[in-house]
Amino acid sequence: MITLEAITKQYGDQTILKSIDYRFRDTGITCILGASGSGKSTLLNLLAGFDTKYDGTITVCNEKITTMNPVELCQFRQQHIGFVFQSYNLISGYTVVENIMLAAELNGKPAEENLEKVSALLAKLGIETKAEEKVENLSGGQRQRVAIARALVNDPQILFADEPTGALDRELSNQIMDILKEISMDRLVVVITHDTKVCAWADEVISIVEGKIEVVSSEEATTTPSQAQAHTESQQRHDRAKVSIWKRAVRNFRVHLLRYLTVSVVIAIGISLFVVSLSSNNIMSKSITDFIEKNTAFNNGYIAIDKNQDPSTRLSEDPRIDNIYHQYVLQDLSLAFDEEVVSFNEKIPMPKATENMSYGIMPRSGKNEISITPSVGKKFTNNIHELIGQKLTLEYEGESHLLTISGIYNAGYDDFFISSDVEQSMYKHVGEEKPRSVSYDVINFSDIVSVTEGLTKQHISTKTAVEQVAALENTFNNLKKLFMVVSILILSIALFLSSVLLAKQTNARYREIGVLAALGYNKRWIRGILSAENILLSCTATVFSMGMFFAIHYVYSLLLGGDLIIRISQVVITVISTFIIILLLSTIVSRKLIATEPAEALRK
Ligand SMILES: Nc1ncnc2c1ncn2[C@@H]1O[C@H](COP(=O)(O)OP(=O)(O)OP(=O)(O)O)[C@@H](O)[C@H]1O
Repeated sequence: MITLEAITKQYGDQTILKSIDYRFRDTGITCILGASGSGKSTLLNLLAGFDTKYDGTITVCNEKITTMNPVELCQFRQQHIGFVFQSYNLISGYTVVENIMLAAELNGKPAEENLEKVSALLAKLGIETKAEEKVENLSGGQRQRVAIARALVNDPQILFADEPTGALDRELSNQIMDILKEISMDRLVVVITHDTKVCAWADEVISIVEGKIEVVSSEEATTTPSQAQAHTESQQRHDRAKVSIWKRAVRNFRVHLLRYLTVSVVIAIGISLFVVSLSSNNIMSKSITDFIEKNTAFNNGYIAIDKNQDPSTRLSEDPRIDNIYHQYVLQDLSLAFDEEVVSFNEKIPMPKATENMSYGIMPRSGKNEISITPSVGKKFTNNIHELIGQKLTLEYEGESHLLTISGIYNAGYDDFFISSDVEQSMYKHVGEEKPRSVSYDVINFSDIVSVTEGLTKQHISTKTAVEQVAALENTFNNLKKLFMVVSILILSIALFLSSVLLAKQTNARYREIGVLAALGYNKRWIRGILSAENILLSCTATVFSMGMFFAIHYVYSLLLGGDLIIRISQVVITVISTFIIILLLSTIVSRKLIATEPAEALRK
């Protein structure tokens, strides 16, 4: 059944097994004894094909496992070998039947047939009432029986049992050995043990001493049942076996639901806050637009013309500036509202941008608007704020201009500003008079500061709202930076925490992966299951992130009354990036898990 030829196994300089030649019996129980560290588990790993780095040849069931590749070894294990471990190595969260079906699934038989087999095995082992129980709710003896049922479900010719009674009391230990004895009637059961009492059930006892196998006792071997035909059939079935990767991934996802949900929530908080920070940029831009609309004169500049210097030419060369015109002192004007008339002997042009508004806004070009001082307003009505939106008439040089009162600004004398196009039209009556000042507009709000600085450098003294604009821009920019830094920090912490949680979860699953490999799952199937789980996690985290984002959006509009301005492109980018981030993170974390050799995975 198992033949070892010149088997030598070394770990570095240490030789554990020294050129062993040995033929195991075909049926019955073989106990392997040996001092701790003598090489019992090392030998088992070689026999099971977990460890392929050794010298010599191992033949099991007439097949040379020494030359098999990892996929062939998995298939070989599924067809010929069953495992019973000291620590049971059942998959927590799965029921008894599910644990056994994990192994049965690979034999390619219909599920109903396998389920019948599982029921029969459970009945034989006396745990049929526990079929739907989660394995973590079972006693030690019951768990070991489940492990035996799982090992037997595919009718292996060889059963390896590593300390199968190590965790059990004497009575349970005896019961388990009775079961193994019965099983060994038509197959080989190799039991690794420290417990010499267990040897009472053995047909053969061997010991590893200084790297060699010594036979302690041996009964005559019975005849070997020929199972060659059965194996060929079983091999064909395994080739047809289709592991339901998604079914298994969904089940695993449910088993590890709490951990997966925790990772999803952590990442959802990080990502959604990051999106909010993106939207803070939009909110800032909207606030600037609102501000510009309310402070219509902030882009206006006023330069007084002294005797020799007229800055108009310099201004007209600057593409950031338009609406440049000379301003003149006007004589004999009047404003009429209802029955009231306020007369002005002269109207001197004044800087517009530096005035503070009490109500409304400064007049806009093309809108036929006027803003007046409170002292003018008081001459029309006591409730001056009611004047906003009402019409008055400006009389000059026999022309009447019907203007809408757009605002009231805070000057302590009689004065007014009118829409720049109306103002320019009035200057046609001025004649040869010298201009008093130049008015200009900066096209873009964001250029106000640089245009003003440029003029100041050229010693041109201009009156603009540059201080307010600079302060506003500074505040907005600092707030944007603050939002961005805080959000990146939150996102980094969320990514770090998710990685830690995922790594912790992954570390807890080494044994599970080792068990799957021992049952015959090859790396491709294991990778498929873990990748499907990663995709499920990514989808959950993405949905949670969106949910969290809309929750923040709702709370924001509830508390602050505004809207978190967010573009559809930003939402799409967030959805895709959340998915990719989690998929990458979980794939990186599970790569090591997949790459670990089964024997090493089982030791963890
Ligand atoms: N992966 C490994 N790398 C290096 N040395 C190893 C490795 N696995 C086992 N060894 C060493 O090989 C020797 C045999 O180990 P093994 O686990 O086979 O002993 P054992 O007889 O099963 O011991 P125990 O009864 O305590 O389980 C020990 O000295 C051990 O430290």
